[in-house]
Amino acid sequence: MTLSGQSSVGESGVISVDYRDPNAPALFARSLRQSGFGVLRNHPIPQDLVEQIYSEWLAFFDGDDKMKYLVGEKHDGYFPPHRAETAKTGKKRDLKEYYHIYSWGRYPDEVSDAARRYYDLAVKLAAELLGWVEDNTPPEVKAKFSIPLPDMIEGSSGSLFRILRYPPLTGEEDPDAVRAHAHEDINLLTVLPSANERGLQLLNGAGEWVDVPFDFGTLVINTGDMLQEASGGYYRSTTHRVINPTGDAAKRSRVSIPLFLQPRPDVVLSERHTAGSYLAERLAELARNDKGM
Ligand SMILES: O=C(O)CCC(=O)C(=O)O
Ligand SMILES: [Fe+2]
Repeated sequence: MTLSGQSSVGESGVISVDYRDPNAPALFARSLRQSGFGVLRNHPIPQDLVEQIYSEWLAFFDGDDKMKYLVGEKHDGYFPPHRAETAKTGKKRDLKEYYHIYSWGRYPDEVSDAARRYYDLAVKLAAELLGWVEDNTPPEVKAKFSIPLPDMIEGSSGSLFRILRYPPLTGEEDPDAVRAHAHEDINLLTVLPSANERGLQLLNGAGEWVDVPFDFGTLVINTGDMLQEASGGYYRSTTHRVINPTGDAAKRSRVSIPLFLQPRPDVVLSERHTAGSYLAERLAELARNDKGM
């Protein structure tokens, strides 16, 4: 397959796909296959909605109301920096604070419904993208899917919308602490609008860290462990991280809003796992790492 004129490949292997391109579905699947990531431009999610979320949630993180929503047993709500996760490769907690929105979870009164509206639009787009992947996966791999990929997230209440704020650096950080340690996402697919600041990198097939194309207004989509599991490794869950900024950027907050698409727990991923058993195993691993701190 040749690339259409409007798409390009960088050292990251990530293809920037024009949503309106008739070849978009094939190019997108190819990008996920070769890099674990894809970039989508001219997509149907309004950029002013994304920017509204960035500005009103930055104000929310700057204030004290967030403490009213402190995370509890169900894992919805606000995670302060000292509760932030520690990736399985990381020795130190990530330098971030975040709020977990679930469809069933607590939602702050202090912000508008923009994040909820975004959630609905992004879930709909994700189902379409999973359809693109389904249609462009070789038959022998597709045969492994227990049900069509878009159906796996249909009616799921497990998808997690994470609003992240990486605070400005003070210079007092532990030398081993980074904004986000190298990790893979646990879910099927992640939809992530371009952040307001650079820093996201992926580990390419040659073992080099390279920047994920940064182009404000685009969407970055990446494969999670569950798509890797369901496809028998045909789609790789690519390791990624967020590096610490230097210079003036270190004085600025970085905000990013990944939506982690989660299948219903009963969905069979492979002979070994349902989505539910897979998630339980991975969360137990993260909890063990947290206790080891
Ligand atoms: O902030 C980002 O750009 C990526 C965040 C991320 O990879 C995650 O939260 O899993
Ligand atoms: Fe991630």
